[in-house]
Amino acid sequence: MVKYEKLIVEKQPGFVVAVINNPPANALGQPVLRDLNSLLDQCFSDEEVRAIVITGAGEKLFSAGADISEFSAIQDGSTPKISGHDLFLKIENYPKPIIAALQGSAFGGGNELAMSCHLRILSETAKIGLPEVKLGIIPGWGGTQRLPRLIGKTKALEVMITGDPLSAGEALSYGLVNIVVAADKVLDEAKTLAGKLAKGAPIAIREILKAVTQGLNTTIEEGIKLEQGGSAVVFASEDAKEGGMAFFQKRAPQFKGK
Ligand SMILES: C/C=C/C(=O)SCCNC(=O)CCNC(=O)[C@H](O)C(C)(C)COP(=O)(O)OP(=O)(O)OC[C@H]1O[C@@H](n2cnc3c(N)ncnc32)[C@H](O)[C@@H]1OP(=O)(O)O
Repeated sequence: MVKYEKLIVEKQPGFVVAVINNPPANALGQPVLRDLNSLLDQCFSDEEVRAIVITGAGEKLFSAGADISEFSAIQDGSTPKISGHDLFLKIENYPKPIIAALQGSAFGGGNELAMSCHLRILSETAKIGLPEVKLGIIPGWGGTQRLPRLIGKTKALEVMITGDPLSAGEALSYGLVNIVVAADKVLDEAKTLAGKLAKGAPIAIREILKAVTQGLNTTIEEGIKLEQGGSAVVFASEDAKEGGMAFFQKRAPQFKGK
């Protein structure tokens, strides 16, 4: 098992929970990015892992973003070993669902990490935003691209040029998160959802994630070709046969990912 420095990794039946443990702000310094990258590589071909939950340690912050103390190194021209862009694209294109369990507020790169995940559960007392402009910089790990795609240009521009965060209610109403629950219920909710997805058809879920994620970056005609490709893959799978049989036998399907 990989040794993580800044992640607490807990294996559950069918999924894994990764807790970002980098006090005081769960800042996404290089050690955190490195551990998240190792976790994704570790779980990629582990058939027992069908979903991943990422959350933060403590109650206040999921993550306050990139580690501001690392900025001087960047200003001196050094290139970080692990690129936030590469890591977040790996998450966004991951073949298994990744759920951000936002037990606390998410700012800057913390929000950008959450937006690269497929699903987001937010604490009702948390805020979520991109305050980089208040530091005289801009969102630098995909926020300028993902936030408009998730909530629309008008509100996304307001969030980024004012630097003011959204409340949980606003985040839900703008479609930035899937569900808002009490702070102490976020992780339970995420585990329940991950457990449900772990019982789902892994190939079908993989092909849906691929068609939606890649389809949003291309034309409708190209997107339909992606969907057709995914349909061909799933219809050729044992799982599709199992799904049909289970339906007619009025029993729960047992999807093996084959
Ligand atoms: C490509 C990506 C770029 C980015 O993500 S740029 C960073 C974007 N994020 C932000 O701008 C948020 C910065 N943090 C804050 O605004 C505040 O913090 C909070 C609102 C999150 C919390 O405020 P409060 O409750 O007053 O706590 P506190 O005293 O500001 O912070 C507690 C400790 O946490 C450290 N800290 C907070 N955020 C970061 C960070 N992003 N990188 C490194 N350290 C951070 C502070 O310095 C301090 O530390 P000490 O207790 O030793 O004074």
